[in-house]
Amino acid sequence: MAGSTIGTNFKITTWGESHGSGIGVVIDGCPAGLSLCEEDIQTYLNRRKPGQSAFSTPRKEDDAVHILSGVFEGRTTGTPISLIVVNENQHSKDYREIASYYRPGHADFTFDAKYGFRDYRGGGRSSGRETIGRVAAGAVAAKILKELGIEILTYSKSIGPITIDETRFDAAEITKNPLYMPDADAAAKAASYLEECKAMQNSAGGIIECVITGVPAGIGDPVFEKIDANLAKAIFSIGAVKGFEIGDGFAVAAATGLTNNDAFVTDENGSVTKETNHAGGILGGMSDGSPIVFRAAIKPTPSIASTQKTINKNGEEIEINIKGRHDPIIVPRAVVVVESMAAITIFDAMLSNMSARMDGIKDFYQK
Ligand SMILES: Cc1cc2nc3c(=O)[nH]c(=O)nc-3n(C[C@H](O)[C@H](O)[C@H](O)COP(=O)(O)O)c2cc1C
Ligand SMILES: C=C(O[C@@H]1CC(C(=O)O)=C[C@@H](OP(=O)(O)O)[C@H]1O)C(=O)O
Repeated sequence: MAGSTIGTNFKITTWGESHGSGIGVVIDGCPAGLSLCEEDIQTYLNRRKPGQSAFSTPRKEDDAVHILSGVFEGRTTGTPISLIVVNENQHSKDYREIASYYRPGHADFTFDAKYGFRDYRGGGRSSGRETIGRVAAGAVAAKILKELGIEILTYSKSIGPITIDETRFDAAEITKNPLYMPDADAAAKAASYLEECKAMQNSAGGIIECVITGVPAGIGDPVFEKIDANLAKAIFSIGAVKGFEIGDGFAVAAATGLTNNDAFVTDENGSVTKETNHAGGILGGMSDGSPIVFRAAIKPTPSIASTQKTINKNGEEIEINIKGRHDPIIVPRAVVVVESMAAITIFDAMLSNMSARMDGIKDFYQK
């Protein structure tokens, strides 16, 4: 299947289906000399793995990662890094009926329309499990970024109609509640809302926010390789993402130049900074040195047990009640997926930036 690769210099290819033997990723372009072990990657995968709370699919998987190549004596070698997670808890019989019809909101119809045939078990390649490869590669990119002083904080900003109160924002709270919300009060309200949705055999959506700090000014290339354009593509490539905005995003439409422009100032060290950050850290497709702030809107999980109308493969209208295991909300599990795609995109752009100036090239080759 074409389309499974993203990135120019730090290039990742994800592979595998939800009910196949396993899922994984090949990373090509990771520099040699990075200290890397399975635990570095597992920490990220554990944030995504299913079955962790009442608000997650009950499918039980360890999602244990194995490094197949590209690492020798605990360090990357510069050759392709291949990572695999074996699938262990497939219930393919849940999909026997689904094989004959198209779930509203899922990718069943479009896969059949395109290929004339699909691996219907667990949604095949369109399953949320495809994101395992992204998170495994994201852990590697994030480890490199951390060594460069770049940190990424990602969390659930809203769940259904409940949004965090910025005055109660507490980063330490994010990993304390299963919804990954930085506001304990909002998390408790969101949990009650989700219980109501579950009781009604329904699902919910929400918004994930991502804040990237420490990115130097000038990362991203003008015109077609703008960092905001590449972030948008990377984030929109995640299943169930239906909206993306940088900085003030859609709210800029109602702003004026005076309220939307961020005044430049110099800080106490003489460095250029901005008084505000409506731009979300990106100007002209390049980072401006302020935190990069973006949001992704995630739709409600399409597979719900409530009665729904659809058609079968013969085009006959039918009513369905989807059985099996599904996330009542995707948002908390997608937080680390968003963070991973951001890390991959930022590091890829930083590698491209290394060839932007003569002095950088001379520094590298004339040492
Ligand atoms: C982490 C994650 C978990 C998901 N879990 C489910 C799920 O349990 N059930 C489901 O129907 N869809 C789930 N999805 C969403 C589908 O994969 C997605 O809606 C489908 O591929 C159609 O793509 P689209 O929503 O981008 O159009 C999940 C997505 C992600 C990223
Ligand atoms: C297992 C995961 O989530 C799965 C994502 C998913 C879908 O349609 O996206 C459907 C369900 O698959 P199954 O019917 O095989 O249990 C979820 O459980 C995962 O993301 O790791």
